[in-house]
This record gives sequence, structure tokens and C-alpha cells, in this order.
Amino acid sequence: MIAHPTRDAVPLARLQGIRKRYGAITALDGLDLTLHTGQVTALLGANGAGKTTAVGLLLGLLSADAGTVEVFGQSPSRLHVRQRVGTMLQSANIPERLQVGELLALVRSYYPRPRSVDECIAMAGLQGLLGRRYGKLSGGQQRRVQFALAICGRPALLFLDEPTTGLDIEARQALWQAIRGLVAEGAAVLLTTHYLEEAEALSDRVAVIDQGRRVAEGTVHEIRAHVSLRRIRCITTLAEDEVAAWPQVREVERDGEYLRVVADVAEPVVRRLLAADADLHELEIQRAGLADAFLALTQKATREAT
Ligand SMILES: Nc1ncnc2c1ncn2[C@@H]1O[C@H](COP(=O)(O)OP(=O)(O)OP(=O)(O)O)[C@@H](O)[C@H]1O
Repeated sequence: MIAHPTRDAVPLARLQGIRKRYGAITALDGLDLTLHTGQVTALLGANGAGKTTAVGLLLGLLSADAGTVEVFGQSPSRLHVRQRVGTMLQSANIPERLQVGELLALVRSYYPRPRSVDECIAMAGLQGLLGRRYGKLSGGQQRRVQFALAICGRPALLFLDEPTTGLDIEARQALWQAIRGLVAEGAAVLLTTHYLEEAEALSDRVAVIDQGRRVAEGTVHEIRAHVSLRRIRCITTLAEDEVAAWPQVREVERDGEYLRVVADVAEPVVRRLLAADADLHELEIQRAGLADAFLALTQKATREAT
């Protein structure tokens, strides 16, 4: 029988045991990160956690003080590695005087097998923008051009740094759909975002970093399982203070006629709410989201470090 390498066995890109300092500041402190074909990995972390540094290393823009950086099994600074990588970074240094069509032609020319211009227009939603100067576009339009430039070379590995910042809801949904299409074709995507619902909607895997270390890694489902909190919402006249004093209740907040409760477990709290207020209605229970898990993980890591 021929053994086929599995996704997990052959990472497309890898950071292993990375340490990176800027003078006295340790930005990465033994970071491990693995990216796989056909997967979106979300890299989550608070401001200053080390995300940009990790991306800079994978792009070959920075060098590590210790550890291994491999992209397609090689050093990221090699030309044929760079020709298989696309990037959409926050600090996109794009010449403002060039028209969108000129920019696209220029960036496509760097790659051996670029997408057609029509394909780029459709994927990034650039209809009607080719003749416009980049510098004269709105923030959201510029973001779409940046996405087109990132994908025009048909990259096998795509770095997206806060890709939907400044996009309206429709453009954000369209971009998510384009990203899903790229992943279905087999691209690996590293997504850094502060919109946790974006990570939840797009990612196959999530890595949470805090102070340069990976504090959790897994599927969105696995990361969410780090916190078992439940969010309960209902319309009731019960007072915040009364409910806040019950066992297993963590937080209570009034939002107009709604009471929002965060509890360790839902059932006993819900039973008590219903017993205490016969008129209670519009009861909703939600499990913890990625945002709750992220906060819990990073707060735990901070507590352990101090
Ligand atoms: N060129 C630099 N010189 C000195 N310190 C730096 C430099 N670049 C980053 N740092 C520091 O390294 C740490 C990690 O920064 P990095 O930009 O990688 O974080 P980040 O997770 O991308 O943050 P953000 O979400 O705010 O973009 C921070 O403490 C930052 O101040």
C-alpha cells in the first residue's frame, strides 16, 4: 500500500521554538505554529502579543534569534517560496498614484501563474474600479484592492492581516466567501484578526498567543470548550442584585427590559429564574463564544505569568 502523507503530517509552513527579541523586548518566546494545506488558521492575540512578528518571520521579513522557520520546507526568503505566497498586511505600502488596473498588472507580473484580471475583479469585488487611482479610493475599496493583489498570484499560502477592517457587511461577507473558495482550492491561510466572529466564521484552526507564547491551539470548537460558561438572556423584572447573589452566577447586567446573566452552568440558574418570576419570557441560552474563550485563555496566561 502506498502511504499518502496526511494534512497533519506535512505542514505547509512552520514556526518551531521561535524566540525573537527587539532589544530588551521579547516579542516571541518559544512560539510553535503550523499551517496546513486547505485550512484557515486564525492567529489570535491581544495588542502586542506577537502576531505581526510571527507573520514577519514567515514572510522572511524578519529573522529569528532562535528556532526554525520553514515555508514549503524551505527558508521563506527564497524567490520561489515568495512566488507562492500572497500577503494582505495592515501596512500595505501601495503607490497611491497608480490606477487599480496598473497595480494589478504590476503585481500579477511577479508571479509565474497569475489569475486572470477578470478572476481577480470577481473575487475581490473590484467591478468599476480598474481605472481609478488607488489613493482616491475609499478605505473599504482600498482593502478590496489589497485583497486582489494578495490573491492575484494564485498563492498556495496567503497571509491576511485584519482583512475585513473597514469593510461594510456585504463586502465582508463577499470576502469571507472568496477566502472559503481559495481554501477549498487547497490554499493555506493565516488570518490575524481582532474580530473574533471572523475567526469563528472562517477558521479551521485557532492559535491563541499571549506575550509571545502559544497558550492554546485547536479547532474553534476545541478552543470554545476551554470555557464552559453559558450566557442567559430573558425579559424579567427580577433585580440584578438579587440574581447576582445566586450560586453559579458570574455576572448580571440589565439591558433595557432584558436581563443578561453569565453563569457557570445554565440549568440550575434557569430553573431558579423561572421559579422566581412566573412572567419571565423570551428566554435564550447561549454557550460561550470564541470571544469568551479568548479572554479566559489570555487572562489565565497573564495570571500564571505574574
Ligand atoms: N520594530 C520593533 N521594535 C521594538 N519593539 C517591537 C518592534 N516590533 C514589535 N515590537 C514589540 O514586540 C511585541 C510584539 O509586537 P507585534 O507587533 O508582533 O504584536 P501584535 O500581536 O502584532 O500586536 P497588534 O495586535 O497590536 O498589531 C510588542 O511588545 C511590540 O511593542
